[in-house]
Amino acid sequence: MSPLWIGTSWKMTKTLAEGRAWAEGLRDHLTSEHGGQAPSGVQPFVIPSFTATTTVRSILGEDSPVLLGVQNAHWEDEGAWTGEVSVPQAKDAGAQVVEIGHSERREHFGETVETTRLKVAAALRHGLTPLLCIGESAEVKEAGGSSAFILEQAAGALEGLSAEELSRVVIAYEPIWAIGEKGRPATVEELVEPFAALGGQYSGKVTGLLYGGSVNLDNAAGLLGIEHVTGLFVGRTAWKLEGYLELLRIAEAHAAA
Ligand SMILES: O=C[C@H](O)COP(=O)(O)O
Repeated sequence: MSPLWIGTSWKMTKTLAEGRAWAEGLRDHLTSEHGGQAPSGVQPFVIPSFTATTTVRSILGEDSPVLLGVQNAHWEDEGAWTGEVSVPQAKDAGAQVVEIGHSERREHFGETVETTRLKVAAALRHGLTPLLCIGESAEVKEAGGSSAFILEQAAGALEGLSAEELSRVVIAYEPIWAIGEKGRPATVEELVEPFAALGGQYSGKVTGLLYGGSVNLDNAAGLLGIEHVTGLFVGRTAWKLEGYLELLRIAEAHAAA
């Protein structure tokens, strides 16, 4: 069985000192509890803000079992794109994963299906794992269109990929209504149908199908039990290291069951 991907984006949080403490704590935990390896059956990943990328890489070390990501990257390799960071630059800073299309970027920064497609292609071109985020609004959900909406978002971003390229993609389904302080945790029942739709299309063809949105220590095990879910993408609960370590324990237990 493929490992369960358990990771966090720090979004726009943490000073360097706070990020350093989190990363050192994770490194030390893996060293003392797992001999420097990942917990059995688990693929940990962390996506700090850009400013902390090289710091986290240097704390974790080059051979860390924890994958390191960035929260966005431009589709061009270089050029006059003030304020942007390219995939080669992210790679140079030690990143292995590029988060693409988070709903916060779609809502506030003009991310579109077209830009997600370009960014997925750029990540793949440079050997990084695209972590494609998709998810519908409360309005779309209330109208009964969740599955069709997320399949369309995914298809648009993944259009034209070969089977080999698709196999290097991770998809995170994050319904907008479940994300962040204003979100409410999704129930397992609400997620069965969207994951059946995603699984029907992508199960076995991509590296992983993750769930994200108000994941906490009480609902994580149940979410991992949903058919086709192969990991969790977590915000607030994992920003405190103890929360993240507990999620790793929950995933390890789930993988062993
Ligand atoms: O990137 C993570 C997701 O947006 C989920 O955030 P959250 O766990 O704080 O709801």
